[in-house]
Amino acid sequence: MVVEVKNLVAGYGQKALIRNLSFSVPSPAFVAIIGHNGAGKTTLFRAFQGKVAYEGEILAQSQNLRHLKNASGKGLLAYLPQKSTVNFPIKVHDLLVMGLFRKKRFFEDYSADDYTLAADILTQLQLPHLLNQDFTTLSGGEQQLIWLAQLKLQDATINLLDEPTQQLDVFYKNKVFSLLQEWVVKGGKTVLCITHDLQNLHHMQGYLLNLSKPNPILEAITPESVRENQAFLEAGRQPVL
Ligand SMILES: Nc1ncnc2c1ncn2[C@@H]1O[C@H](COP(=O)(O)OP(=O)(O)OP(=O)(O)O)[C@@H](O)[C@H]1O
Repeated sequence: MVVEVKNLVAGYGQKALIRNLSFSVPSPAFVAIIGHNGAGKTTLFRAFQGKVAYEGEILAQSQNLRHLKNASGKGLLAYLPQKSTVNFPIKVHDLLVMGLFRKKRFFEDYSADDYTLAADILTQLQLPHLLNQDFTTLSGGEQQLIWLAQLKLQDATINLLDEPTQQLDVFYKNKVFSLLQEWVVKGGKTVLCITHDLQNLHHMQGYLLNLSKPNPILEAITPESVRENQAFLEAGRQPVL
């Protein structure tokens, strides 16, 4: 099993947002995590990272994340938050190579090969012109793509992406979803991706998990399942009791 979530209960204070959630991802796969605003999607990722108290178990490659130290340093988990900011000037290529931190010892400099990897990934994203720019001057969507590229360089087995296409134009939304599919099919990676872009899921292979449903389960992505979940979400929220 790549990912196994068993009887997960998580929330804040007395309010359980995730109630008795169980699902298994047996082999590398793309999983879209969907649901209304406030349904607990980011909270699920916080549980994976041990940033919120939870009951139940979360296993990654059969290792219990509750007891595992430094899952990102071990290349097991990588996380792309909804928003990250940088408050100082830094060149895009210098930010990108930081994704290679696992290959480095403390204070070891990044090499020419590292910068070549950074350049290659921007070429894949059709953004080579951004390589030498100051990251803080980029548009919101461009910054989002740079974070995604940095995450790819981490080369983790399981990737948790929180709305990676939120600020992107239609071209880049399509491009990012097809890249994520490639990470799974060619790279053998697992991608758990929180998204509100259901229209982009029609062409994906994998699963969806709708945390707004009373008993969420992994559903295979098909045109019908995407349509049914879209209609479910459009019908409105169930009151949280
Ligand atoms: N630290 C916290 N303390 C108390 N409540 C919190 C905390 N963090 C989040 N919440 C609440 O938990 C609920 C779920 O938040 P979460 O971020 O998991 O939602 P989400 O499904 O990712 O939503 P969105 O689609 O809007 O990003 C929200 O109502 C939020 O206000």
